[in-house]
Amino acid sequence: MTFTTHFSHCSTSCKDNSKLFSSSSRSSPAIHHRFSGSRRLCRFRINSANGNPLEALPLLPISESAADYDYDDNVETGDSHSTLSITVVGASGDLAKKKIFPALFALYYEDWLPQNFRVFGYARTKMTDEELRNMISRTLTCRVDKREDCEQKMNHFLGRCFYQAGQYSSEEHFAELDTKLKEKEGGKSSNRLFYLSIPPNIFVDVVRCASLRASSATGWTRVIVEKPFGRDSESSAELTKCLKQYLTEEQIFRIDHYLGKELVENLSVLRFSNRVFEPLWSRDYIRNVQLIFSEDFGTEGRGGYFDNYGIIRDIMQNHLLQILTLFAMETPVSLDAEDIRNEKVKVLRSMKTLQLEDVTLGQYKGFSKGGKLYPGYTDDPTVPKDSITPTFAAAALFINNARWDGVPFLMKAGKALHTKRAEIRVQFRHVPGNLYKRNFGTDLDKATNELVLRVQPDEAIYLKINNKVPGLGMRLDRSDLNLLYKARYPREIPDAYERLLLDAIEGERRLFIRSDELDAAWALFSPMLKELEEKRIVPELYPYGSRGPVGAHYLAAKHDVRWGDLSGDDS
Ligand SMILES: NC(=O)C1=CN([C@@H]2O[C@H](COP(=O)(O)OP(=O)(O)OC[C@H]3O[C@@H](n4cnc5c(N)ncnc54)[C@H](OP(=O)(O)O)[C@@H]3O)[C@@H](O)[C@H]2O)C=CC1
Ligand SMILES: O=C1O[C@H](COP(=O)(O)O)[C@@H](O)[C@H](O)[C@H]1O
Repeated sequence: MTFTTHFSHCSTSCKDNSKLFSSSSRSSPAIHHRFSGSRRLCRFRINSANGNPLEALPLLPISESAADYDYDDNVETGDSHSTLSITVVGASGDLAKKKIFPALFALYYEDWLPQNFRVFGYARTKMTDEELRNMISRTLTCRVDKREDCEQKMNHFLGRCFYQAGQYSSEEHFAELDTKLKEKEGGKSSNRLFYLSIPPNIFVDVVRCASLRASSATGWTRVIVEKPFGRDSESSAELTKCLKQYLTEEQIFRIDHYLGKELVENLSVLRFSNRVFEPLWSRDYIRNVQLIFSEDFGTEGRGGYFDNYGIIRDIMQNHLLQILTLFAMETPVSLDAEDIRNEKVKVLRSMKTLQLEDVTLGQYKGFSKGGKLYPGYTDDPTVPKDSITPTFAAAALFINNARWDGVPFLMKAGKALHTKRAEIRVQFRHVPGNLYKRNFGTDLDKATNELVLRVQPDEAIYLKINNKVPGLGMRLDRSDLNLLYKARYPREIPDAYERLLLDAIEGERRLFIRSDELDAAWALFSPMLKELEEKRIVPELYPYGSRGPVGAHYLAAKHDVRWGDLSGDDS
């Protein structure tokens, strides 16, 4: 199997390192508008998402009405010292349309963006500002639980969107972008955020051109980098090295959008603000932890990217591993980004390098149901017919520290399965003794407590307990103590990209991946991935829409585990 080089080698592309992105002016305040009576005040909430204060700027009034803005591509009349320019590089792409522009609009809709913000699209596709607005407008939605001034707000937002076409490796074209940014920034001090929503092979080119030609001279410049961050330890280290020729670590925001999901954010709150859980959070009470991701669709359209990475790199090494570290880390010194990331790194460094015998692989094959044909992975025209890239994997990981010694952390991730779901399952040990053994029957596994954090869909936290069935006699059954978010919090939950974009704007790094964290994550997976590819391990085929290959059951059984999502008594 051959793999394409996935980013340009930096030693050839870093021609001028003298003019790095300006990082002198750090974080502007988190500007969270809130309204007080009829007077619209710009209240600078100087707290970041973790409740910690960020640097403050003076309180500024913002204009009384939205009509104060000139939405015909010009600078608004409201007074403010600084501007925020967000450039989405790769604006014509799938992620930009599907997630980034809608998230920016949602932030604007909820008044989380600063007063003087603008959004710029940059890509090779030729488009006018108006064409970009038309494209974006197709995917914008207002909060279903709010809907106030929806259309007006959409128009206002679209009026703040502009487009610049250009090549990704052309400094000249980035200079043109800079001219456009300056024109719209109207001479004010500017903060600039670049979102690299592009394939990884052009990350370094874009960072080079943007740094040399379009970084802010008067404020901060930050870059959000999308995964994949390399495909193994070496390529990841090389990417980091290249990026750091133009950016400081503080300017790089490596995004893992699972860290922006509500239930993942809640993990630390659940653990560290509830005395009831923390004492149970160890090998003394927990038998195993399961991290499960499944999608009920295949690679559809992304086969070209996916075939070079596979499910382990696409989901396990990042999304599931990030959840694992948050789940398993010790109490951080504080909620500051560095304190949390230090704890996460400690977990990663305490983990046993993944072994091939602790991994099982699958690939989906075509399946026909009810007269409909569901294509197999290799039926995707962008995938080689003889591809052995796994679309499913299960793995057993271990943390060799005092808290977790011997507890299997099982991961399972797959595409084209029977359901779309992401969850964390914590299976507790059996009750010692045999007081109710007769009522449980012989299968004690079925009677253990299980805490489930359902990340998506339908966010929920539920605890499976044994309970007496009401009535005479003594019959036990399994019931759930259930915190169903939509019942308890009847409001729309923000998309992960909203939270992460806001954090990047605020300079809050807690939910972004630090470079040493990335190195440690790759160190766990790289030797196994290398061996897998060298030995050309062939994945077990499973039908599209099924529950995945049986190999996953054998792997779990080897560690005395039963997958909780297949138990049949789920809520
Ligand atoms: N889509 C998703 O659901 C997710 C994507 N990601 C990551 O986000 C990034 C963007 O993803 P996505 O939007 O799907 O990517 P796309 O393939 O849609 O690419 C984005 C844009 O980049 C340009 N482009 C595409 N291929 C090339 C190429 N070979 N050389 C130069 N430019 C190219 C195109 O713009 P133009 O031709 O106009 O220049 C395209 O519109 C990737 O790093 C991806 O891994 C991460 C999580 C989920
Ligand atoms: O990063 C990725 O995530 C998506 C799944 O994200 P979700 O928020 O919809 O659960 C996955 O489809 C994609 O393959 C992967 O690159």
